[in-house]
Amino acid sequence: MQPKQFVDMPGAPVLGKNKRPVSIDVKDVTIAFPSRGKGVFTAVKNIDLSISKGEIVSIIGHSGCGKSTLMNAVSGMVKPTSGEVIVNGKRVTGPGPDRGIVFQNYSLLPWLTVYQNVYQAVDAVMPAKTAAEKRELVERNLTMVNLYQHRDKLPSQLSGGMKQRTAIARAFAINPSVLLLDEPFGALDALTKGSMHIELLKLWNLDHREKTIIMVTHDIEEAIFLSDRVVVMNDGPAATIREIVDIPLARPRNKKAIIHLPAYMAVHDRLLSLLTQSFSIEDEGVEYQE
Ligand SMILES: Nc1ncnc2c1ncn2[C@@H]1O[C@H](COP(=O)(O)OP(=O)(O)OP(=O)(O)O)[C@@H](O)[C@H]1O
Repeated sequence: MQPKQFVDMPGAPVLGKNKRPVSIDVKDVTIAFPSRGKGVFTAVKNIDLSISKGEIVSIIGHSGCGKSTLMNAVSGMVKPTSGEVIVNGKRVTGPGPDRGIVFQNYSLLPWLTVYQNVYQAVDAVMPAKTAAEKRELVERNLTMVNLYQHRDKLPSQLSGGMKQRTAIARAFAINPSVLLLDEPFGALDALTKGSMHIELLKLWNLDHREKTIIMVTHDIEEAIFLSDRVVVMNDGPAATIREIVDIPLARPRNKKAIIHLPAYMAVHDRLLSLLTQSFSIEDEGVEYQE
């Protein structure tokens, strides 16, 4: 499927490199937190990142480098110390229904059931829908993540993976134009993780590939399979973007087939070496003594 082309004309949206309108524009963003007795701690510094409508971009980097902080600046939950984030042409000043978020810690309301957690979000974001429409939306999304039969359970009665799937169903149900996924599949077993990848891409395809998705992950294979570009962060403090790696693999992608492609191996190698450079120990030729 080819992306829609937009013409250059007065009032036309700002276009990204791939001729699609810019969906998310992170402009020279620095985020510092007050640090007790030590002034401030700068988590990320001078981040510039422009993401087009319909792009899937992953952010990877070592633990604590500022991936979630950057994501939270896009979600509106963290305010940049300097710089700004523009989403769909508007400066971000707080969270909004145009951005659906799935956190690594689920963020479910513990006193509501699985069904109610999803329904509550749909109800808040889509008040104009009838109760029947809202129920249909909730049921469809719970079925998608295979939780319909567990709909009456409370979060405390769920496994980590089930909680995460509830959070995913909730984010999908409100159908935001921007989906922010912070290690969304980290707690899932390999099989469930694989089927959630497919569901995510199905949803993106059904929406004519117009939903913009940013995903934080530690998983290189997941990042390559899902993304158009992978942003590799430097280690903090004051982390910057180390490199943005394009994933030159045509869609739809077949997980089993792509791993044999030279392009896949090249980006995999590149990402692995970017992530391991600062840690690598040269152990070739070292003689071990017993
Ligand atoms: N509210 C806060 N107050 C103070 N420091 C913070 C705050 N939020 C994040 N930090 C610090 O900013 C840095 C980046 O944290 P962040 O959670 O963004 O990292 P991350 O790359 O997402 O890590 P991980 O991969 O382990 O989830 C860390 O040193 C963290 O301690």
